[in-house]
Amino acid sequence: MNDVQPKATIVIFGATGDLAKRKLFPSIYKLYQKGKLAEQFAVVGVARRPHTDESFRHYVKETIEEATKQELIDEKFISHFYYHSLDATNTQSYEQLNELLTRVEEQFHIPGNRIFYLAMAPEFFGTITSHLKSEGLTATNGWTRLVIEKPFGHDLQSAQRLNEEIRQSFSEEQIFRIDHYLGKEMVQNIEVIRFANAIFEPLWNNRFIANIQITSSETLGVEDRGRYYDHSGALRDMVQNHMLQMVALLAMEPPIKLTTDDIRSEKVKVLRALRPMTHDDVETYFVRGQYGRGIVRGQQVVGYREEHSVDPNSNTETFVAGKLMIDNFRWAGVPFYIRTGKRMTEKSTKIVVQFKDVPMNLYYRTSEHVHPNLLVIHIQPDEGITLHLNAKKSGESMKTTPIKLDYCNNCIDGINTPEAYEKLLYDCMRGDATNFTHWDEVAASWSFVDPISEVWANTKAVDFPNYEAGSMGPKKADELLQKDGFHWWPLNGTM
Ligand SMILES: NC(=O)C1=CN([C@@H]2O[C@H](COP(=O)(O)OP(=O)(O)OC[C@H]3O[C@@H](n4cnc5c(N)ncnc54)[C@H](OP(=O)(O)O)[C@@H]3O)[C@@H](O)[C@H]2O)C=CC1
Ligand SMILES: O=C1O[C@H](COP(=O)(O)O)[C@@H](O)[C@H](O)[C@H]1O
Repeated sequence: MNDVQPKATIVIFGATGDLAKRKLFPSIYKLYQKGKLAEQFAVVGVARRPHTDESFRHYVKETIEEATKQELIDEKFISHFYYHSLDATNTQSYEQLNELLTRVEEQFHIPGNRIFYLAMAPEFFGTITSHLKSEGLTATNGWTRLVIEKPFGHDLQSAQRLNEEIRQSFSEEQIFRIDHYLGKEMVQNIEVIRFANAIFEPLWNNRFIANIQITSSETLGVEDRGRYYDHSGALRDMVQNHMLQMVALLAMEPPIKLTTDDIRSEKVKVLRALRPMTHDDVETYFVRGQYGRGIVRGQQVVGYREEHSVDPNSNTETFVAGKLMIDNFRWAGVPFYIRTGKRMTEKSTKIVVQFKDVPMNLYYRTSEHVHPNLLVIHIQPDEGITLHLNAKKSGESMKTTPIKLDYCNNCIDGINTPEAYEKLLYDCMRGDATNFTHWDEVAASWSFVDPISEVWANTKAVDFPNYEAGSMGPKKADELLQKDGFHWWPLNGTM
């Protein structure tokens, strides 16, 4: 695990697809540029489309140049790429793939370490893993690991089936289920902020925290993923994985040690402590939305139902807001509000921890109210932490004024998804599964989400579309907090 330059072949199934192009190839290149890949590495792309090694290298080079906006001059890097055309459902071609891998390993002196990265639709996962085992691709002198993209199933039952299929060929220790939010710098920072600061941990409970708000808003629509998204929706696409993972990191108990198992086991306890939604609860605790036409960043955009490959009468939600309760000693009574959606006002992921008010306002003669203290964790596009406090308004006798203590982790705006993939790929190569999701977390997340999706699948949302593209979602999402005497804190920092 401490090998700083891991030696391995990365076999990418789905190498001609969108994920490989936009995220995986640029991440591998950045690892190489940073000296994190040894000379003993290779990448073997796999998909049905015909390619020679040469034409594949040309394609990879172009995609990296496009993604990084740099001219890729390093021909040596690109010479580590190979291609094998294969229909994933056809057993025979796996034998040839194995021959290619063995040849490549000999050429670059790679000691049989193989990462099989499945950047393909999940219906192929079972078939591919079973062929990898039956055709001997996992029987090497080194280690073999499997990286799996989301969505991991469509609900608990399908996820269980998928897991059982995969587990026929790979053990839990070999499986790396990607949740790219866990690779984001400031998501990884949540633990450090909590557990390395004496000032926060004593306050991190229901005695001092009034509520926690997590927003992940996007300006993009569904782009060319309408076919996938219309069967998924925001609940499965964002809440079941990224949003619940952030809740788990914010709410978990301090792990005994910073080991993968200790952290995962604390996270899973939180997910299991989420108050289950009965079908009757769904309307009270959750709000769904779908965007109509509107203006996003000055551009007129179409409504969701007009998007490519989307059913014109679609009942699929592109926005979710919810109130989650964690039934344990630490969090009893503290709402965790989550909100995520497409075609919203801005691209932003932020966590706001709102502390309880001071017991009384001593400054009532001069200041009608004292602002609550907030700890804001900026995940993206800006990365940092802001602590909102009150101070004396200068020149005025005992009048309070809100002030901010700001730390900027990365002041240059830039969406850090590729960086997240870069980190996670490197972690996988080094065998560190801490920032990947264990099956128990996946299962607990589906158990929480399933009753909500069942209710939504069985009741038509008569008010869809119920938010304008370019807005912060439907009114009901605001009312969810107003009922509790709270409101969403603005994302732009003007609090
Ligand atoms: N794109 C993204 O931003 C994200 C994607 N994901 C997940 O990653 C996975 C891949 O997504 P994405 O790249 O967008 O999908 P694409 O549809 O763009 O790519 C699919 C890939 O699978 C290959 N493929 C399809 N059928 C076969 C087959 N029978 N045998 C061999 N190869 C086949 C295609 O190549 P060919 O046609 O040449 O065979 C292509 O390379 C999905 O699970 C998705 O949910 C997760 C998060 C974000
Ligand atoms: O997993 C997904 O995440 C992206 C949002 O990721 P971000 O890093 O840009 O915040 C989302 O657009 C996509 O629908 C979803 O599948």
